[in-house]
Amino acid sequence: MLMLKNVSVKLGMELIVKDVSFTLPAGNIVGLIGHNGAGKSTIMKTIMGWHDKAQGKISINDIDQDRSFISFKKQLAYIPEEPFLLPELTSYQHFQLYGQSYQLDEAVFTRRANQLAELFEISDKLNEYPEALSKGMRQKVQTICALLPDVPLLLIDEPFMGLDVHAAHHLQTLLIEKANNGTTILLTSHQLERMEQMADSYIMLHDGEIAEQGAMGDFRLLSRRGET
Ligand SMILES: Nc1ncnc2c1ncn2[C@@H]1O[C@H](COP(=O)(O)OP(=O)(O)OP(=O)(O)O)[C@@H](O)[C@H]1O
Repeated sequence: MLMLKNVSVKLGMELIVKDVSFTLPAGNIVGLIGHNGAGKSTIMKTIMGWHDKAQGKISINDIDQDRSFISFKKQLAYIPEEPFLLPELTSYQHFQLYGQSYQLDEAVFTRRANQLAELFEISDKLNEYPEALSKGMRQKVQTICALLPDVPLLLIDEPFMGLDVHAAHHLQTLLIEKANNGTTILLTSHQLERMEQMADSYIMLHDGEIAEQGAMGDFRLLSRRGET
């Protein structure tokens, strides 16, 4: 469903992502693993179209990123590592913006927005602007935005960082539920234990190249033997 073919990305003068190819099947949770600076966020931002590709192809359900960018973008939602909110919109207005851009039915939108706000304990912050929210609260707003639509692909960069234990637990449960309903999830996390609990498979990056990939069960065996 998500396909990257020979993707390379240059930032400044440097080649950051080097000839990366992988395919993610529908309904799978895939962990993008690697040390700081390995290129995980760069790959996510390139799928989002925030960085240009130097070469290669990216498609979701056969919709090519270069050929029909708007249809391509409707196939995915992204939770970036750093919350990226608009200072002039309240929490609820952010939800509305997402609801509208993914053409969510009004009644479905209202029900989901309120349920998620309650679950993540920010119901009392719906009319606040980002500057009045803590970093964790801003992250919750961003997370809810991405969870609102039913998209085939979710890209999530360090989803648990900055979330309290309850929120992290709820998010993990929600993501597993989404995957069971057919959403493909590509996530990065340095919390390998959580990754091991959630992911079906992993892709390990090293200096912008795929060093290794396989089933999460194999990764567990390798890490127990101290080989990674
Ligand atoms: N806008 C940019 N311009 C130039 N270089 C960049 C830019 N963004 C990232 N880089 C470089 O690209 C490399 C990969 O960064 P990236 O953020 O993709 O790593 P990461 O695997 O997500 O790391 P982390 O685990 O620390 O989040 C790093 O060497 C970084 O310095």
